[in-house]
Amino acid sequence: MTEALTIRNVTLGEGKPSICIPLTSSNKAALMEEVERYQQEGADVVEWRADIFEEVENHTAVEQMLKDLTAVLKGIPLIFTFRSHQEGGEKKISKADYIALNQFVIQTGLADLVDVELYQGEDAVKNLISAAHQQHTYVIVSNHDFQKTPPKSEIVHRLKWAEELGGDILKIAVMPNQTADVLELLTATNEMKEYTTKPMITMAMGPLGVISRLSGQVFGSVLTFGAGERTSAPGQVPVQELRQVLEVIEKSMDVS
Ligand SMILES: O=C1C[C@@](O)(C(=O)O)C[C@@H](O)[C@@H]1O
Repeated sequence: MTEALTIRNVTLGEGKPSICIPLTSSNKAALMEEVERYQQEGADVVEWRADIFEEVENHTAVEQMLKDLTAVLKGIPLIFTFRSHQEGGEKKISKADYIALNQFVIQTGLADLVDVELYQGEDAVKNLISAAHQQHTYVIVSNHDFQKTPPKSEIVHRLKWAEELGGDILKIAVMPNQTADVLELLTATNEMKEYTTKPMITMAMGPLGVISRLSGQVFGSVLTFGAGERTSAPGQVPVQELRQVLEVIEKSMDVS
């Protein structure tokens, strides 16, 4: 059974999934316009996809951007994500630079959550988690497969591994090539609820996977990414429509 996790004014794992809107602009002016809009639209959580930011290699620019974003967000939790190129991100950086960037962001204390990729290696993940916890920052330990859907046992294995390393939230995104792959992801999520109390975020991407972005309340995914100005991964549903569907499901589940 998932234990609910409260971060600022948002509780993950209670009722319908929370909606996270990704910031996908590459420069400061466009990012500021985006964040204003998502704050007004009532995003539950906002993710900054910093791998898309043109100045991401300049730590001072990253810190200033974090300050500017959090000032507008007024308490909406912010996830800092540098998605590596091998897991679907925009920019190639070395593992050392990935670690240094995340360490730097954690030290600023400006992000409520950081996304750390499971496959950066056990030492990197553990060290980043320990630094984050000293700053009271939560860590999403994540994995993405943009080509295929691993078997259910492998999905469960990766989620359990993310928990063993100390992740506060366990996340996996897979690419389905047939409808059975979506069922594989949903079954893995459903089964994991028996093993872990940690909140999970799981999704099948692309058109086939859309249902998995809507059905978190049924199977156990606590947060879903909705498209703002652009999608940050295939299959994301525009936020207004996403919200309506989640509300319909929540209401129907309450009645029964
Ligand atoms: O990990 C994820 C999930 C995601 O890939 C999705 O499929 O919605 C979108 C990314 O921005 C985010 O970092």
